[in-house]
Amino acid sequence: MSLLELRHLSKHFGSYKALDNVSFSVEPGRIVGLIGPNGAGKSTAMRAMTGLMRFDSGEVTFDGQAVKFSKTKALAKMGNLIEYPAIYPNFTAEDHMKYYAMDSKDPEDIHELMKLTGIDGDNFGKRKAKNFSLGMKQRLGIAIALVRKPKLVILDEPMNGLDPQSVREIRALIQKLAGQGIAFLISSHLLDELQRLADDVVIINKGKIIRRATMAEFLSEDKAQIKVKTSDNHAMVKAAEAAGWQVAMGSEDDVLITAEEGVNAQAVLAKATEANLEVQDIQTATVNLEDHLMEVLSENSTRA
Ligand SMILES: Nc1ncnc2c1ncn2[C@@H]1O[C@H](COP(=O)(O)OP(=O)(O)OP(=O)(O)O)[C@@H](O)[C@H]1O
Repeated sequence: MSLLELRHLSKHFGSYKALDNVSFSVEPGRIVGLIGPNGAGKSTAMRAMTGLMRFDSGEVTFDGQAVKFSKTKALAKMGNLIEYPAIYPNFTAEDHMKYYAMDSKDPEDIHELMKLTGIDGDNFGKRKAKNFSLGMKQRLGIAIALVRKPKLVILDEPMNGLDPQSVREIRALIQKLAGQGIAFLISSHLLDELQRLADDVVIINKGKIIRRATMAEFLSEDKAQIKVKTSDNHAMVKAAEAAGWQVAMGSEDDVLITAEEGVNAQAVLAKATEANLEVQDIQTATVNLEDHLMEVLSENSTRA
């Protein structure tokens, strides 16, 4: 049984269908990226699945139990940073942890959790939250989300506004916790970051789920490209076409050849030599989540 399961969830705002028959699941210990363009329905789905918002039809189960609309009960077993926990300017990190642990029946050991989330260091110490940087607040928010020993943590844009060092630290923290069996559902527009972090992807567009896959499966749908610059790019295109390869003129004074079986950088070099062309530069471009997402979204809107 999945830890979190959404089945045929629909939600209207007036006549606007913000969620249209949305189904997907999250398994224990998996980091799932919920991705889609602005207004696709990510926050609506997150709010509905945590019981923060009523939905019109469908069902959500979490840890074997139906999730119902209820502001108070919603957060009991899911740690969530959709609606940020209140951070009090005059509280230290430890004050926050004690405060939030108190309204939990079975709190995690506070000091261990502070150590795990890195909010126990000199940087935090006796400092009050009004003096915390954004990264420190984000980290504190994650620690608060964990104080109830959740099996699933839902994070809406957890990396927003963080510097690269903090992004790296939060990523390592999430990976460490996932390694301990905690599942994460993360919505983010920082796709490079999600590509590094997520095990699975769920893609939503205009309220509909258009793809569910592991990150590796999703990326493997996209073929790598070989980018080559030669002494005569037009002649290179002709030679590649003659070989039956998929080829196009690139935007950077280069030629783009789709990699497939038998078509790799070495084969392209050999082909250029055969055509008496001088190769000035050759690179194999790695597959990237953002590019592939764009392709999938554009296919989806052509079909729709
Ligand atoms: N309370 C509301 N009342 C009316 N319309 C709403 C409400 N909340 C969301 N919407 C609409 O529902 C759609 C989905 O919004 P949602 O915030 O879920 O998108 P999102 O994928 O989270 O977008 P973003 O990436 O911009 O955060 C949008 O068109 C939005 O305007």
